[in-house]
Amino acid sequence: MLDGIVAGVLEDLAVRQATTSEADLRAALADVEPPRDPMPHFRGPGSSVIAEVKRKSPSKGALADIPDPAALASEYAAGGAAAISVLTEQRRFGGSLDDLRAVRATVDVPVLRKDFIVTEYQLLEARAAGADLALLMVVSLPGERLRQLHDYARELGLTVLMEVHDEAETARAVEVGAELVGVNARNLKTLEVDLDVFGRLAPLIPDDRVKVAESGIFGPQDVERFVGEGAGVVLVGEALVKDGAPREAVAAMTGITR
Ligand SMILES: O=P(O)(O)OC[C@@H](O)[C@@H](O)c1c[nH]c2ccccc12
Repeated sequence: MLDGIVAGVLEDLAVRQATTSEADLRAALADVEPPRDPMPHFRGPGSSVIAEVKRKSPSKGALADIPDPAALASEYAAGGAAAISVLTEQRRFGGSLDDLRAVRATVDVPVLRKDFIVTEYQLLEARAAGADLALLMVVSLPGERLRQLHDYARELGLTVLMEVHDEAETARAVEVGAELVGVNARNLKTLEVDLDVFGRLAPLIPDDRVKVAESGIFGPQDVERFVGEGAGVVLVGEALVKDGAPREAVAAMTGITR
């Protein structure tokens, strides 16, 4: 599953690279607003919510049309979202960098590029489009690639959300110095969700890092559980895009303490 997604991402990437050079992107950085730092809010008291703009997914199919991603993101921000995640993968998730640009131009909170990032070019692209954070998935970055992309993202001023799903990946994330570690309850190889994974991996992440619980979160009770297990941040997609009142839904998951 994951290999298939990444293969499609690389095909689409080759098309963009043929029209926009790395030098063009670097030049574009001069005109982009400086990155917003999400860490102070994430480290503050109570749960922070990263609210996601997500139209569809390989595991759930169509979730919501979202004709105006910026309008949805504004509702999230009004509900107190600490950051907005924008899926920019096109084929399986129906997103785009245009979505990210629109959201970034509208909200005042930091914006995460959620994609399958395996090259420096994608990180440059993210920052040039205004992203403040970028997702790096440990599972798709073997050997030195994880550290190389992490360090490059930091050089660009991006905050890295480093995603893990098992013990070995967690050890690698901690080792490269990831400040923000996301535990995805969904196994991207099988697409199965297991809410017990966070509680298993959280103790392996030092407490000076911020721990993010990702996927399968549907309400305040889920947030309470993960906060109790050490999460400072929750990343929520499906539940919010399907909720008729996304502002209230975000508010209900924000500020939950142990
Ligand atoms: O829609 P959910 O179950 O609330 O999940 C959100 C988010 O965790 C999920 O979209 C996600 C987490 N890691 C990813 C990596 C790639 C694509 C998507 C994801």
